Amino acid sequence: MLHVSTRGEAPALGFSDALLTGLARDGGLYMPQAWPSLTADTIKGFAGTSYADVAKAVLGPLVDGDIPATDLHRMIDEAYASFRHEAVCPLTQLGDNLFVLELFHGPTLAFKDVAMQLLGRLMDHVLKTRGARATIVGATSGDTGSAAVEAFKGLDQVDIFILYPHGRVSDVQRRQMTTVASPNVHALAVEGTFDDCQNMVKAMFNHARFRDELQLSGVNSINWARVAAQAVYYFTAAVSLGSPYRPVSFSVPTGNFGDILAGWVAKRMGLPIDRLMIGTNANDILARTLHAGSYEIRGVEPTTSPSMDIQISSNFERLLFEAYGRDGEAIRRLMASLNQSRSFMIEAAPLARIREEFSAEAVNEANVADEMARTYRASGYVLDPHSAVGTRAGRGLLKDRPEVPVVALSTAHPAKFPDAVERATGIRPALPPHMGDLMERKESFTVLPNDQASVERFIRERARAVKGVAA
Ligand SMILES: Cc1ncc(COP(=O)(O)O)c(C=O)c1O
Ligand SMILES: N[C@@H](CCOP(=O)(O)O)C(=O)O
Repeated sequence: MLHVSTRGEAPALGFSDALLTGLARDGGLYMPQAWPSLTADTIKGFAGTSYADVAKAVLGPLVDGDIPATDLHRMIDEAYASFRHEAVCPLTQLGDNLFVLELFHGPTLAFKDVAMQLLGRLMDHVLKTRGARATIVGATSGDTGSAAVEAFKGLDQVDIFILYPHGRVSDVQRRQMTTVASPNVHALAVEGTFDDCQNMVKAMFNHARFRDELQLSGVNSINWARVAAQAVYYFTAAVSLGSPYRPVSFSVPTGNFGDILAGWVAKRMGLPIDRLMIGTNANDILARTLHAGSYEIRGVEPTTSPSMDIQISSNFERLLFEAYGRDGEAIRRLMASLNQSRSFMIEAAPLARIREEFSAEAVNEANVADEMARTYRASGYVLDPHSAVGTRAGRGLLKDRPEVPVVALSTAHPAKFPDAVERATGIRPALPPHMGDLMERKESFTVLPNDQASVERFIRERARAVKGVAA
């Protein structure tokens, strides 16, 4: 299976090459050339099967033999053995037809672990097989960075540089990135927003000389393998609720659009999903876009769900590519308009296609707090603020179609955001025992200005992949 770029001008690549490449050379994002389809019988057979076995069945046709099945299966088994819950991503009922899919039982307590635990193993495997090295650069609003540091720490083939917005992530998130004493891990606190960090990472990929010198690779959801691995839990959740014979909707707290896109991929592969609800916090660019058809960047507002404080929602480009009938030239036009005027208009036909499958709702800060408080009062269940965006938006879906079960994705453990949770519920959630001493561990990070050249200079000086290459 080849993978094509959303901007239509980069070479098509197999799975392993797309995995190492990250951002396509034309600035676009890789997608499989065609969607493999799982039959209703295959999906039905997932009932009662382990998470790892469902992952093998879903990812097998996407990897399509590019990594030998025995290696892929071993890595999947190892990745999901690192989770603290036997079901890996368990489902809990919160109310009539409202369910919570807990995605935070991995090592860093956020949904990013589900893909990252596998991605780390896949990249290490492909690099070792090729005798190659990589310099990973990533942007984070808190969770991708922690999960990536955990998955890549100590690997010989890789140096990892994580850019996060200085002062805009929670203490737990920051400490998960800054207290890992491993020589290949570098936490960079950039004086800017998450969008600045993400723009810088993309600019590094678009800087051909830097990219080639350092053998850059990416672990953000620009990396197709991240999205592919996240599609698996849509299958496990829907099957527990009666799929493929019963449609299920999903409500997803959304920022960079990777997680909800994974649901859309599951649907393309044959899972009968009814609606996909985009839940945003007060940074509501996607909700505005779905309602008005115009994608307009405004300033980022800090909220209690900082991991979703995003305006430039990277993976939306993948959905636009499909909605525009895989027309790379149309996507280049939209992205050029975004660069020039910080906005673009979606034409009527592609917008209608998007609205056929997606709904969107913005949840303001008062309602996030109310959702955490009301859920705790009604059921004793403690949500983190990101997950509260998901359940609140999910309740909106149920009002329209109460007969269709709604699964709200719970993307982080409440202990990652203890202050907001305590303010809303009076409960201060404790970190699990393996992280009990996190607040006492010694931190190490570098503060850098919001400036491309300074960040590139820092990375070039520290990366081992560049050693021996003429500057
Ligand atoms: C806890 C949490 N919830 C939700 C999101 C939003 O997910 P996505 O960026 O895939 O839309 C993020 C960040 O990615 C996150 O860290
Ligand atoms: N919320 C994310 C932002 C980056 O998203 P990604 O899925 O593209 O890696 C984070 O926690 O860093």
